[in-house]
Amino acid sequence: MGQRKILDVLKGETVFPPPVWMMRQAGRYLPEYRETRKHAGGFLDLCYNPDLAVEVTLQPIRRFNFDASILFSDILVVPHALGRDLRFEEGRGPLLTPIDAGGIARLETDGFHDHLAPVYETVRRLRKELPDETTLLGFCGAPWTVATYMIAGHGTPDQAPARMFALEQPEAFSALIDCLADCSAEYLIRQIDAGADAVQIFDSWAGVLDELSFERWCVKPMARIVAKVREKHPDVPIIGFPKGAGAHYAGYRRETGVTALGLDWTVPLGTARRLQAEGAVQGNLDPLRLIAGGEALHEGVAAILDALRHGPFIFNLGHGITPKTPVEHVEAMLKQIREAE
Ligand SMILES: Cc1c2[nH]c(c1CCC(=O)O)Cc1[nH]c(c(CCC(=O)O)c1C)Cc1[nH]c(c(CCC(=O)O)c1C)Cc1[nH]c(c(C)c1CCC(=O)O)C2
Repeated sequence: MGQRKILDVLKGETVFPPPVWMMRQAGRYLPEYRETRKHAGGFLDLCYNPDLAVEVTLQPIRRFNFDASILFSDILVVPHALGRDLRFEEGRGPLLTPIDAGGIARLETDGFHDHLAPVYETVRRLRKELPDETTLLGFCGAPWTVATYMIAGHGTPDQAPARMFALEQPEAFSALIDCLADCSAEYLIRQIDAGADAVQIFDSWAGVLDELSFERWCVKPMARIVAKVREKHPDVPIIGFPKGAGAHYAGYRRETGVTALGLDWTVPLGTARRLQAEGAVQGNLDPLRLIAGGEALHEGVAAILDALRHGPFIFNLGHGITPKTPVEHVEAMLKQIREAE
C-alpha cells in the first residue's frame, strides 16, 4: 500500500476503513474560515492570494486530518481568467455579466495562465506544506456547469437560460463549451505540474439536461478534457462528479474516461455498488444528514459503509457541506468511519 490512501483507491484497491474528505471542506461551517474571511476583503481575494488560500485549504486538514486536501479556489475563476467580470456578494452567490454570442466570439485566452498564476503558486506551496499522506486534489468546473453561470450571470434553479441558449444558438454555445474544455484541460495540467496528485471535475448541473444535451454538453467535453490531460499526465487520476446524472451515471465512466465517479446522494447504494464493479466510486452522504446529526447521520453513514466496503471507495458527501453544519457532527461522522470494522 502506498502512502496516500486515496491514490491507492483510485488505482482500484479496496481500503477499509475508507479514506475520507468532504466537498467544500474549507468553508463557512468552520469558525477559523469565517475569521480569515473577515480579514480578507472579498471571497476572490482568498482565491487569488496564495498566503490566504493555503491557510484556508489547510484549516480542515489541521482540524480533521482528512485524507485529501482540495485546493481552495472556485470553478468561476476560469471565466474570470477569460476576461469575464465576476463578483461574489454576501448571500447572493456569484454574479457575472451574462455572455451572448458576440461575447463568446470575443473571449480572450491570452492572459489566461497569468491570471491564474496565484492558483498554481497555491498548489506548489500546498504540496510542500501538507502531510505526506494527504492527497492533494486540484479541480475545475466542467464546461457545462461553468457555462450555465456565464450565460445566466448567476445561479438559477434549473439553469433554463443556458439550456435555452444551447437549444437556440447551438453553434455559439458549442464554441463556448469548446473554449472552456480546452482552457480547463490546460488549467488542470498546470495544477498537476504544480503538484496536484489527482483532480476532480465538478459538473454540478449535469442533472438538468435531457439525453441528447447530456451527451453533447456533458459527456463530449468531459471526454475532451480527460483526453487532453491524459496526453500530458497519463497516470494522474481524474474524478468526475456529474451531480444529478441519475441513469446517465451508468455509461459515464466508459464514455468520458474518468478514473472515478463522484456520486450524489440520490444514487441508490445498489447502483453505487454496480458502478463500483468498474472502478472507484466516491460519495455519497446527503449533506442534510450531516446537519441533522444523531441517528439520521449514524444510519446514513452505516448504510454507505456497509454497501461500499468491498471495493474501491472514497467516503465523501453527495454534495458540498453547507454553512449550517455543526462541526461536532463532522467529528461524529469521522469517528464512525475511522472506527468502522
Ligand atoms: C457550482 C460551484 C461553484 N463553486 C464550486 C462549484 C462546484 C461544486 C458545487 O456544486 O458546490 C466549487 C468550489 N467552490 C469552492 C471550492 C473550494 C474547495 C473546497 O471544496 O473546500 C470548490 C471546489 C469554494 C467556495 N465557493 C463559494 C464559497 C462561499 C463563499 C464565501 O466564503 O463567502 C466557497 C467557500 C461561493 C460559490 N461558488 C459557486 C457558488 C454557486 C457559490 C455560492 C454558494 C455559496 O455561497 O455556497 C460556484
